[in-house]
Amino acid sequence: MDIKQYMQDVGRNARAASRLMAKANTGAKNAALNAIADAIERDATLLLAANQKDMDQARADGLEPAMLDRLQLTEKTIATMAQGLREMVALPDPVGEMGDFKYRPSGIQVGKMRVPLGVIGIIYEARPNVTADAAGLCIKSGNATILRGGREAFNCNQAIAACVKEGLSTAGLPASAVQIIETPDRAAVGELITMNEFVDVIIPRGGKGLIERISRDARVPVIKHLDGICHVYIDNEADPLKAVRIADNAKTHRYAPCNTMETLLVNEQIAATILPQIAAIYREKGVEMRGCAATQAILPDAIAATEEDWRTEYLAPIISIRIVSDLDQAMDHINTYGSHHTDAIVTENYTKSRQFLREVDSASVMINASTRFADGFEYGLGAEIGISTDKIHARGPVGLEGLTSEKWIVFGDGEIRA
Ligand SMILES: NC(=O)C1=CN([C@@H]2O[C@H](COP(=O)(O)OP(=O)(O)OC[C@H]3O[C@@H](n4cnc5c(N)ncnc54)[C@H](OP(=O)(O)O)[C@@H]3O)[C@@H](O)[C@H]2O)C=CC1
Ligand SMILES: N[C@@H](CCC(=O)OP(=O)(O)O)C(=O)O
Repeated sequence: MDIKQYMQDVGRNARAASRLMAKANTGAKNAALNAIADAIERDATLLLAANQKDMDQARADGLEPAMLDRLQLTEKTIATMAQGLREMVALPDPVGEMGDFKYRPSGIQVGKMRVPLGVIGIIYEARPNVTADAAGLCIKSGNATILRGGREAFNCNQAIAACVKEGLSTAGLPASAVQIIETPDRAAVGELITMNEFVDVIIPRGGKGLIERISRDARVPVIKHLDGICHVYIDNEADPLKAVRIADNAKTHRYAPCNTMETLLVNEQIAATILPQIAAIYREKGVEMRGCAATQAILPDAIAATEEDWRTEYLAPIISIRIVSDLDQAMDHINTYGSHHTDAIVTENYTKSRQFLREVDSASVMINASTRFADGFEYGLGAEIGISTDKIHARGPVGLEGLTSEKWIVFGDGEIRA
C-alpha cells in the first residue's frame, strides 16, 4: 500500500463528507446511530470472531492482563456498545443551537451558533468500544472522522467499521463520514497529523510514546487526551470509612483506565491508622505497594519508591504511596508529578476542600469521590471521546459539545458601520 496516497484519499473523502455531515438533519443522524446499533447486534458473532483473532495474537505477543481485559469483547460489551449508540439518539443535537443574542448600539443583533469542528482524526488505544463511541459521537455532532485504533484491535475495528458504513448508508449519509484506517502501519499516523488541508483537529488518546510523536510532528491542531497520573490525598480530617472505600475503588476497580489512581498521598497524622487498613485490601487483591521511607515504616512489605515512581502511570496492580505533612505538600506533589488529569481529596474540612479545588491544576478535581468517576457517562455527557488533559478548547471528559465550536452570527437590517 502507498500509505501517503491512501491517506490523501482518506483525507479528501473525509473533507467532502464533513460538508454533508454539517448540514445533515438530526433525524438522519439518529437514523444512522440506530442502524449502526442494529448492525452491531446482528453481526455480534462476526465481531466476536474478529476479536478472538485479535485476542489470540495479543496473548501470543504477551500483552498484559489489564490490556487484554480492555481489548476483549463479550456479548455483554457488544450489547453495551449498541446501547451506547441508542443513548446518543436521545441526546440533544448541539449543531445549529443559537444563543447569547445582544442588540448593539449600531442596531445589529449579535449572537452565536454551534457548529461541527469538521474533520476529526482520533488516535486511540486498543479498546474496540471506543471505535463505536467515537464514530457515534462524531456522527451526532455533525463531524467526519478518521479513526486509528490500537493495532491489537485491528481485526475487530475493521468489523465494526463495516457496521458503521452500513448504518451511515442506510440513513442516506456519506459512508466516508467515518473511516477507520485500514493499515496498522504507524506511517499512516504520520500522514494523518500533517494533513492540515483535510483534517481540522487531532485527538490523540494514549501514553508517552504518542505524546512525543504528536508534540514533535503534528501540524494539525491537537486536543490531547493523554496519560493519567491520578492521585488521592487522604487528609488528617478525612472520614476513615470514606478514605478506605475511595482508596480501594480508585486503584482496584480497573487497573488500565487513565482515571485509575497511581499515587496515594496520606497525611502523616492519620497514616498510622488508615494505611494498614488500606494495605490489607491491596494485599488481598495483589496490588504491589511502593512507598516513601515513612510509608515503609508503617508497611514493612512496601518496597522503596524511587523518584521515577512518582512520575509513573503503572496501568497495573501497582501503587506508589507517599506520606505528606499537610495539604500544601500534597498539592505541591500533585502539581509537580501529576498529569493534570484527575485528582481527589478525602476530607471533612470544608475550607481545605475548597482550597484543593482552587489550587490543584487538573481537568477534574474531586472531593470525597473516586477518581474513576472521571468519565463521560458518569458526568452525564452520554458518552465520551476521551478525557482531555489539554486546557484549550475542551478539558476533562469530552462529549458532543467538545466536538463542536461556536461561530458568531449577526442579524442586520441594512445597518452599515459608521
Ligand atoms: N485521556 C484519555 O482519555 C485516555 C488516555 N489513555 C492513556 O493511554 C495510555 C494507555 O494506552 P496504550 O494503548 O498503552 O497507549 P499507547 O500510547 O501505546 O497507544 C495509543 C495509540 O497511540 C498509538 N501510538 C503510540 N505511540 C505512537 C507513535 N510513536 N506513533 C504513532 N502512533 C502511536 C498506538 O498505536 P499502536 O497500536 O501502533 O501502538 C495506539 O493507537 C495510558 O497512558 C492511558 O492513560 C487511555 C485512554 C483514554
Ligand atoms: N472513560 C473510561 C476511561 C478511558 C480509558 O482510560 O480507557 P482505557 O485506557 O482504554 O481503559 C472509563 O472510566 O471507563
